[in-house]
Amino acid sequence: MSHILAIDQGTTSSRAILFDADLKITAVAQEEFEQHYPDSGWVEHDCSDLWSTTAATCRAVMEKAGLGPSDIAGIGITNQRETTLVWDRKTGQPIHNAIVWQDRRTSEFCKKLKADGHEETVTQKTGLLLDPYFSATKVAWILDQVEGARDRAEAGELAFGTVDTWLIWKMTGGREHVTDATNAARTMLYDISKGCWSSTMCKMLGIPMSMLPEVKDCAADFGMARADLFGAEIPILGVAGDQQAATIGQACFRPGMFKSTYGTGCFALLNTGDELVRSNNRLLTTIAYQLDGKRTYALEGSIFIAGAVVQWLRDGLQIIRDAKQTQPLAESADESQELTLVPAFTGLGAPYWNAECRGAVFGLTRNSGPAEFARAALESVGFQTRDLLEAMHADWSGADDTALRVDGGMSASDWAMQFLADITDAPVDRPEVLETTAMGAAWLAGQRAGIYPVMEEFAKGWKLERTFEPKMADDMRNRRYKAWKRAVAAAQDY
Ligand SMILES: Nc1ncnc2c1ncn2[C@@H]1O[C@H](COP(=O)(O)OP(=O)(O)O)[C@@H](O)[C@H]1O
Ligand SMILES: O=P(O)(O)OC[C@H](O)CO
Repeated sequence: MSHILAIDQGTTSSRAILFDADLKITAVAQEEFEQHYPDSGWVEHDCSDLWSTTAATCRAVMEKAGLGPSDIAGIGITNQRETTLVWDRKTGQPIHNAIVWQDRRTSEFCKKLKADGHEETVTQKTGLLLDPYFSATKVAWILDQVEGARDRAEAGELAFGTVDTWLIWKMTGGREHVTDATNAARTMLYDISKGCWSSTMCKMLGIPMSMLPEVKDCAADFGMARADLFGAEIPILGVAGDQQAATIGQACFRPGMFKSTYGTGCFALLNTGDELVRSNNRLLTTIAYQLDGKRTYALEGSIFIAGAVVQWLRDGLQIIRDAKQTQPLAESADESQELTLVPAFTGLGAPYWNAECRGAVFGLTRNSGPAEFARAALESVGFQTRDLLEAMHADWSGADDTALRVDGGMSASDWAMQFLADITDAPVDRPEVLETTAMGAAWLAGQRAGIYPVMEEFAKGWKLERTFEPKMADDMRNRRYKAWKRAVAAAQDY
């Protein structure tokens, strides 16, 4: 019983990571799965892909490490958030593909709800904004569009779940229909101040409450994974949405600490402790974690395009073959050209929330080439993060002066992290372990199992790899950031 199996079910791949008794990674397995784009702005996953890649990577990682079920003290799950699944309780069959968090099909419905004056209730109850990003309007869409679904839901025959709930349902052979407070907080159906499902929200969206899973702490008994999966039963002991798990993995436990994760998108979370801070700057209020029945809140800024802008350089413009090539390109860019790239490929997230805005580049000359584009792409991530941090500071005076902790694939870019420190005029800390999301899920399960230390001790184990100190001159920083703000305004105006 010396290991924890962490599952990180993400937007593009499923991963299984084994942590030993010292919270060190011993093996990793990963499998990508297909993305489905049935219509413009629509993104779906096949529910069975989410499960089969998870089960396969779990088995693969145990085989790789030569471990059996008796070596595993517990399972921790972290997952892409908001993605919505609905299935039949009796057969376990999904009635539609999973509708992914990026999917914009309910834009018109959200606009109508706004026009009918519902946004304030949504924000008051759930801490979120009325946006297609969250699960609730996706559930309503499934109930409206799949023949007979609404009647079946009202008869108690259908179950709704985010990805964690679906994986636990499959792992326990349909015995458990559960989630944790952080995932519940992203559905737009959960009352985050009372800590229960909101009947007002369910009524507003016509969603029967019988569809909803039971909500637990992040470290709790979520059920037993079936014996036929691993050879013996293994308890599921930890669950958190991936950005919340990264907040835990980065040990941002003190109010005022924040982290920013640079994957496909970027998600910055600021721990506000037991204070539920309402944003005046269109940030989200969410649950960072819930332990022993006690909720810790966070302010969150979500940017939809971060590492994805580097993917665009590779797959769209085809000016690089590998993400790493952005570093030498950015270094070689002509300093006298100041291109500003607004990567609003799918609209703008926080703090603008403009679904209609599209990308733009300003400052092009005849000499602008791959190097200048690569630099502008990396810079765009720094500019967007500064927008979020400014909004956080404006919303809450408790944001302290500790460095921003970064993680995720793109945090490997020294150039991007240095620019981030420069443009925010604040230090940026990169930890030794960049697998913070899986680490957070592993710690939740491991401390529940009694093999990992309590929060304070775990936080002491966080190790710095490198601090990026700001070096840019003030006048340059101010000029560049002003240019960014003008570029965003112009892109929105276009
Ligand atoms: N050295 C690098 N420089 C710049 N971007 C990078 C680098 N390495 C990875 N990335 C970007 O990071 C992203 C992958 O990060 P990851 O955390 O795996 O994302 P996700 O979990 O969203 O799939 C990709 O979009 C990739 O373009
Ligand atoms: O799967 P990721 O890492 O892209 O994260 C997705 C987020 O949880 C969406 O809110």
